[in-house]
Amino acid sequence: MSSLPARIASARQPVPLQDGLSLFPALFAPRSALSHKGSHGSLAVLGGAAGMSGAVLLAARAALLMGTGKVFAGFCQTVSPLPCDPQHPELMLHAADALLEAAGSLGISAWTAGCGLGRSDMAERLLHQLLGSQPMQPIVLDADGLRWLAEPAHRPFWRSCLTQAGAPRVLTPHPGEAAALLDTDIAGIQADRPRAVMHLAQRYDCWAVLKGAGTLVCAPDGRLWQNGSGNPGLASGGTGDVLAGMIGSFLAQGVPPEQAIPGAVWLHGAAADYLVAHGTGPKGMTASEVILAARTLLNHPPA
Ligand SMILES: NC(=O)C1=CN([C@@H]2O[C@H](COP(=O)(O)OP(=O)(O)OC[C@H]3O[C@@H](n4cnc5c(N)ncnc54)[C@H](O)[C@@H]3O)[C@@H](O)[C@H]2O)[C@@H](O)CC1
Ligand SMILES: Nc1ncnc2c1ncn2[C@@H]1O[C@H](COP(=O)(O)OP(=O)(O)O)[C@@H](O)[C@H]1O
Repeated sequence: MSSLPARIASARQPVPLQDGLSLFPALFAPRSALSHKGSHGSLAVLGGAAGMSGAVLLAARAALLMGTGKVFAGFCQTVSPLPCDPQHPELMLHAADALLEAAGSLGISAWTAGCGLGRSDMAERLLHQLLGSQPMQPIVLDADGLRWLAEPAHRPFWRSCLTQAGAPRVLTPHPGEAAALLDTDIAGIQADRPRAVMHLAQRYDCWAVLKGAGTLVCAPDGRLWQNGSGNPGLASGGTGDVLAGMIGSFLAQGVPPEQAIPGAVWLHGAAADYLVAHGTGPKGMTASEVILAARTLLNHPPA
């Protein structure tokens, strides 16, 4: 990794994320009695190539259960693989092309993109279309979306889309994806995680969430948080898709980024801790169970 600029290198010690209820009041604020579905935002989730449709469903279900007013899912396939989600028919499922085409009329207030997106030409085109159109809504970029961003041939254009954006952009890499984005290897990332996450935030001028035990969050201005919740029960496929949906949900609902992003990270880990405390996992804990526990805590936060 190249050297860090002064404003990043001089960043303070990470703020520990322990007591989510006091740190993230915006997440736990009661709803107005007069609220309606239009009061709680609309999230569009883009990803889900054939064989990974579940990644989009997990992110979209997580967003729904975090309270998003409306949730759309766009699959990177020629038609939606399902007419509706049998577990959550509340979700609106589309082929990604159709969703992007209709986006202007759907009132979308945030995007989560990349979960199971895949590496096809269609995936590349969809991401190009989304980032290149410079939407004025926040975008959370996860999983294969990050792999595309890391491609040397694409990086300059997409990086310019991020750095010139007028709304929050959030990258949520695990160490493998962070290594690709920073031209290093996983060992290089893990050797100095605070430095790596700050570097990501600086290089891409965005919010960066470096996942893994003790997830780190860095704001574009260098503010740093370290998560104190979570456990190895989260080490199973799909939990990252859930986190991407949760962050997208809170941003779609208009929660400020400094509450929405570290707040979602804390709540995601706290949900896993809640499951273990109640006899579910760590072994065999599923991403779907994490969503349900997160909803319980969102409505009944630990005192
Ligand atoms: N139900 C579904 O449809 C699922 C789809 N998924 C999607 O599948 C796509 C590819 O995921 P893959 O798991 O194949 O590939 P990844 O790029 O997620 O992981 C590849 C490798 O990165 C390394 N790595 C990941 N996390 C690490 C950590 N915390 N510390 C150290 N090394 C780490 C590991 O060596 C891992 O095998 C993504 O788009 C993802 O969204 C997955 O989320 C799993 C569930
Ligand atoms: N040992 C662990 N302790 C705490 N959190 C973990 C642990 N292992 C994984 N996680 C969390 O689980 C999630 C895994 O995300 P990711 O690697 O993207 O998985 P996937 O792509 O399968 O969804 C991240 O939020 C990560 O921080």
